[in-house]
Amino acid sequence: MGFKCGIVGLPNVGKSTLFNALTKTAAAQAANYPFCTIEPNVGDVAVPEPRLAKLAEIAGSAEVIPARLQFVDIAGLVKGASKGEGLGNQFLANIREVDAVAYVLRCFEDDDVTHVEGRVDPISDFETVETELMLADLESLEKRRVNLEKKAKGQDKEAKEALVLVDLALEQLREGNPARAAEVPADAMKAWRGLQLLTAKPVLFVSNVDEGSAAEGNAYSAKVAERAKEENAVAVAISAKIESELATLDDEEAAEYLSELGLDEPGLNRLIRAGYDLLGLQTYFTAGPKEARAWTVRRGAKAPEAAGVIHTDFEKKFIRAETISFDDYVALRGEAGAKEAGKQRIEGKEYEVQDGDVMHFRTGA
Ligand SMILES: Nc1ncnc2c1ncn2[C@@H]1O[C@H](COP(=O)(O)OP(=O)(O)OP(=O)(O)O)[C@@H](O)[C@H]1O
Ligand SMILES: [Mg+2]
Repeated sequence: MGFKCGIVGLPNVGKSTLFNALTKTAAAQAANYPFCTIEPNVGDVAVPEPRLAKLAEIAGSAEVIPARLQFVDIAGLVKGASKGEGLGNQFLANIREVDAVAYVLRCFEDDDVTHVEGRVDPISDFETVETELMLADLESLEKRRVNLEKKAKGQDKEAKEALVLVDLALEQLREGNPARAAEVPADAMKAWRGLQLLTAKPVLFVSNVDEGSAAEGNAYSAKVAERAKEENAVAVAISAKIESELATLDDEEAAEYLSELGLDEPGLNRLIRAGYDLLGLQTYFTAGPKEARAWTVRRGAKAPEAAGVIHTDFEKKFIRAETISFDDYVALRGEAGAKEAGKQRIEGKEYEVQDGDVMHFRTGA
């Protein structure tokens, strides 16, 4: 299952630096000039999950396997991108393929690092980037609308339904709002996602602050947080520069550096968790002597769908799930204790998986 979070922003704001820190590699070239990145970099990131170590300790697991999330480092875009400026439309296609967007906003001052607009203003940067995405959505919808309208005049029911959604999006875009501002009926969500609009994707704000502001943020990141709040989005303040240094240290050195900085954990952990939430994901566990493992499933998924994450066959062959909540598992020191206390539940096909469930699936032939 590939859940992808795209890293989007103006050129030279620290996207690749952040990506390298996230993936603990130097896979993406990060350098002090605009349009350093052209081809997107895709990287796999372990989702930090403190509960997993606890489970492994109780189950005596030989191996610990975290859930994973993909981040995509995308080329920077500038004003006019929707009309082909900079790298233009090429990168828009890269954004179309991700499930959620993390806007990286420059919140650090440094005369040595070029800003394409020659000043530091994260809110204006955000608006520049989002405006380009809105223009691209507008253009693609207006083109599609002509076709749909013709089809909808006949008896094409699907075209009629699509037209309603297209108009819903156009109404927002023409008012200068992103498509995600539209109120879409729950039963139309699938078709809505099918429109693949750039500004309909859930967003997250990443304030890239100077090294001295890694713990508390700064005046710029405070403005970003305010803006994020206006749209019920999450903002994470992080110093990509520090995170990239942390990523090269071993655990002990990193812990020391973190305490010097006044941080409890790398900022990346907050970012990864925010991305995970943004994508509407939750975690369930399997735990045994061989391994303790975190699995990712959509919030609201039923037990057979969760089983299908382990093995596609399991979804069809699902019989039942034996489930212990994480808290019970820990309090009763594992499966045997939970069973004895009557805390292991037998759940059927309609069971909605809860975050932190420790599960066994029984499947048929
Ligand atoms: N928090 C920070 N403080 C100071 N300098 C930073 C910070 N984050 C990134 N930089 C510097 O900014 C420059 C640009 O970084 P990077 O290459 O990651 O940008 P980018 O957004 O990927 O650019 P492009 O769109 O051109 O690919 C690098 O020199 C990097 O070291
Ligand atoms: Mg880059």
